[in-house]
Amino acid sequence: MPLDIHKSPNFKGYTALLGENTNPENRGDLHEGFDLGWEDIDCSDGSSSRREDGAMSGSNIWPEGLPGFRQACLDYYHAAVHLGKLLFPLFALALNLPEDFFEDKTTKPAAIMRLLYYPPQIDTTDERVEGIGAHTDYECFTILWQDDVQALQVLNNEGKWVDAVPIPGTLVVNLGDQFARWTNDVFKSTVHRAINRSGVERYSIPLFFGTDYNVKLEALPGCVSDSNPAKYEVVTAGDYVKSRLEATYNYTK
Ligand SMILES: O=C(O)CCC(=O)C(=O)O
Ligand SMILES: [Fe+2]
Repeated sequence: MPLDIHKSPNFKGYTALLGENTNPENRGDLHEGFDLGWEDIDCSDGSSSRREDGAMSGSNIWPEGLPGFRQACLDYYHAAVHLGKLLFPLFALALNLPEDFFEDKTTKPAAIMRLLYYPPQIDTTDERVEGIGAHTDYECFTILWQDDVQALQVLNNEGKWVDAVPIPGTLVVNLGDQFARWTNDVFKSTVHRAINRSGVERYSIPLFFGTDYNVKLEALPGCVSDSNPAKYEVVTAGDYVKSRLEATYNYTK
């Protein structure tokens, strides 16, 4: 299939059932997905969507014969990116940094959005097949819209899975690995998974909001000390996201 995400150099397009494996201990994720990244709304041929993003350069790919699909996706994408930009100053203040600290590091939002479909998973015999296996997200934070079907769970500090119950009119925000690396784990990534045992189909739309891909994820000054030295090797945001995506999709190639 031409839209197959495995054929895309920058991980855009369609993922079939079991076409990705988020938790290496599992056997593939029981969801279908469609991934897209930044694209100006008013460029119908996709030409201005091409951005020089180093490791993740490249444009979106769109299915033919679905009028209104691209517009609807990009309308939501840009609204969610707008919300994400409003959240960065709050994270900066929480880290005792100037409110605009992240502004020059998020000039071309490196946000990936996914449209996800989870079929009902009732009588599964293999416990290593889940809607999406336990994982942390790769970017700074994730803004997740979910429909009213319960499936998402987060791992709490005691190691227990807790339902992230859908609340109408709300979004879930999870912290991801770019922030964990940048803050030397002062902000911890949320471990989560989704298993749809509801008996009906479930849809969700995460938007993973990362920094510009050329930004170096280097422990912030206030987050390292003699007793808490830097834990992570310095890497650019783009290289980091790409390496995680490669691991996820190579498994199912
Ligand atoms: O569908 C969900 O609720 C979670 C999706 C997710 O964790 C992901 O795509 O990284
Ligand atoms: Fe996730």
